[in-house]
Amino acid sequence: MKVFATRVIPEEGLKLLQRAGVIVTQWTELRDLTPEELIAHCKDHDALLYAGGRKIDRAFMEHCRHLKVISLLSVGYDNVDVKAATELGLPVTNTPGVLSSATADIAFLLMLAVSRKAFYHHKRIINDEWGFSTPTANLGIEIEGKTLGIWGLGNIGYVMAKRCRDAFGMKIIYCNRERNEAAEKELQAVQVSFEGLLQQSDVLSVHTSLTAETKEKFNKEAFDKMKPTAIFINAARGGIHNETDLIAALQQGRIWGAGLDVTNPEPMQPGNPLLDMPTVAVLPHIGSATVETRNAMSRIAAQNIIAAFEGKPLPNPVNHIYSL
Ligand SMILES: NC(=O)C1=CN([C@@H]2O[C@H](COP(=O)(O)OP(=O)(O)OC[C@H]3O[C@@H](n4cnc5c(N)ncnc54)[C@H](OP(=O)(O)O)[C@@H]3O)[C@@H](O)[C@H]2O)C=CC1
Ligand SMILES: O=CC(=O)O
Repeated sequence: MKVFATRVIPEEGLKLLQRAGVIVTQWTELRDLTPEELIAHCKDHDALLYAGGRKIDRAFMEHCRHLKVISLLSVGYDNVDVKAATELGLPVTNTPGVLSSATADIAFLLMLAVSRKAFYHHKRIINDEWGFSTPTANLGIEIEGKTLGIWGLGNIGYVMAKRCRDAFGMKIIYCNRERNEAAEKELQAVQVSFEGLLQQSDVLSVHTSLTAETKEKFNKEAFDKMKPTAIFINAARGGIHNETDLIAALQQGRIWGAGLDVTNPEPMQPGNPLLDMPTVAVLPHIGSATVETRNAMSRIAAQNIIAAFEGKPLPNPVNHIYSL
């Protein structure tokens, strides 16, 4: 059996596949495959290990219906048309759970960095702008005891909430479509409406998946309802916020700060006004980028492929979202 990988894969997953007798071809060029190139490579392989690149759409799948699985090296599956895959009988899998801590760490890091303007001060020193210190200069705001609002209290949102409660005694409110009873019991989290989340959060951290329902949900209307002292964190998907509206809200002081691991669009271009704002911190989508987590993700992606080749139940299918 042969797998085509759209990126170079972390070693542990690669070894797992090779030990199972799977031949792995890795795309080593530092650019995305064109749709034509991807189809051409997949024609000659039995599974696709998708670790980044252009959207996997219906047109691709119609050419590659022979694939036994499209195994994603990510938990998010917004880059695949899962509806089309399901209709065409193509299994799609992801890597949930193992990246929750690493990604929550990035959301936590961004929250602190924004609250104390850390990235901005770092840049001042690089630019020889240490300046003259006074008791009223360089002030941030404190996190201790404040209210953390989580939009999407699932695997990652839970870890973020736990970190914030343990470290800073933050009060946790959340907005999900369903109740998260474990979080209510363990973290005394309180479910609120989306409006309530906007109005009550001192820090509002986004951890939903990107869907038609969540797309650009953080727009002018939403930012207008937030506190002028609020910090907005997005370590989920850039498409969940409208970046023009975010820039305007920050410029006009309608919210206080923003920490982004994901931008809309990606990559963020140099010269983006957000990069010059003292209360903004931006990272290049590195939520799960640790040695430990990427190896764990690669092992899960490999296990999904091996199960598909052996005709066993897939450990982490995502197609079922369309039959719910
Ligand atoms: N920055 C990075 O590098 C990374 C980003 N991510 C992103 O984080 C996302 C979340 O991952 P993970 O925590 O593992 O996923 P989970 O599925 O565990 O959590 C997602 C949560 O979002 C909630 N949700 C979904 N839709 C809505 C909605 N319309 N309104 C309110 N809540 C909603 C779900 O609850 P309910 O169904 O009850 O509404 C669920 O609790 C991924 O989809 C991915 O896009 C993931 C890893 C790394
Ligand atoms: O963005 C990363 C993911 O796993 O989803």
